Amino acid sequence: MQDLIASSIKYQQGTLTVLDQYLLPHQQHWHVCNDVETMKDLILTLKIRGAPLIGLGASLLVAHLAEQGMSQSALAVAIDELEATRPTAVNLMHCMAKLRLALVETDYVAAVVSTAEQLFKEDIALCDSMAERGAVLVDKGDNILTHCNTGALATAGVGTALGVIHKAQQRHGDIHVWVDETRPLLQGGRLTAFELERWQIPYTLICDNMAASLMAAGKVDKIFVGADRIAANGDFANKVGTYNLAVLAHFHNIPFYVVAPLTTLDTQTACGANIEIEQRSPNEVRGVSGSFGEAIWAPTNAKVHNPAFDVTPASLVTGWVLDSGVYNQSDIEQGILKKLK
Ligand SMILES: CSC[C@@H](O)[C@@H](O)C(=O)COP(=O)(O)O
Repeated sequence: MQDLIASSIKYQQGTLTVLDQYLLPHQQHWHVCNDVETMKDLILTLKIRGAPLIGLGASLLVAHLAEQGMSQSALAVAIDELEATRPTAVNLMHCMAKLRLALVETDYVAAVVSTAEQLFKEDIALCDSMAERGAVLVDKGDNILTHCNTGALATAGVGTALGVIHKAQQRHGDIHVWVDETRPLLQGGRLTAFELERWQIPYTLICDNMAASLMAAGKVDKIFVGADRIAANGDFANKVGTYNLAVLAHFHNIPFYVVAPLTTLDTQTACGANIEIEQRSPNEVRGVSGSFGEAIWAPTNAKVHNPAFDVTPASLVTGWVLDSGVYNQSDIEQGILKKLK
């Protein structure tokens, strides 16, 4: 396989390495990943994360294993196991479905390798298209609120919602970003803050429960978020807390945009209620952990509800920024998403 390099994943001279997003921003540690168990663990512990990147990481590993001589039947098992690691983000399923098709080719090694390479390069191009289309919606001087991490760390390219912000800053300058810290796993506080700092885009970090009063004070002009799965009717799943923002944006009359590539569309799923939501460990809510160690502040056995994602209904979305265009409520009602995939 050819060398493929992104912010948080690299395939170089036959070695796959993954930047540990759990340890960022204070430690930059790259894991070598040569086997399915390691990749499963990296995905389950969110060391590799973000809807597009999970699919690409799993694909590069499968291609690497094919090149190393793994049999077709063992590769099929690997694909199934990797696909089962995170149930909400559909990009992983999209990538694994493409690899399954490649696996039945006579020269399956070449087919699997070229599929993984194409998926990686396609993601870079999709990010560029979303950034171009979304940046048009941003005005000079805008205060933009975002949730979770949707930047270069989460994709092979510049990102989805954060890619739009990056492009808008390059184009107009004078953008300021309100960064939701994104409890429980702090992807905003740890990763989005890190990326905005690296890109020298002015930002202010807030706790998730501070967004409402900022909106009421007129300090949020637009909201851009990513998605892990968009259903046929435009409902979408994204990091838990996104739905709160959509309701608040609706109340305060603030434009609310979701940014995602074609690979995030799931037109087989009719509506958001049918999207499986991943439930995660109670300790993520009982306390916090990271490069700084682990602290549990709740009673050790406190009962916990910890869905990793929530579903935002289409009725609360101002625009769907996809790589192919920006779509509004009327486009969605006319079934545009089904025509795109
Ligand atoms: C390009 S990223 C889109 C989504 O994957 C992102 O918003 C998100 O919710 C990530 O969740 P995570 O659990 O950190 O993988």
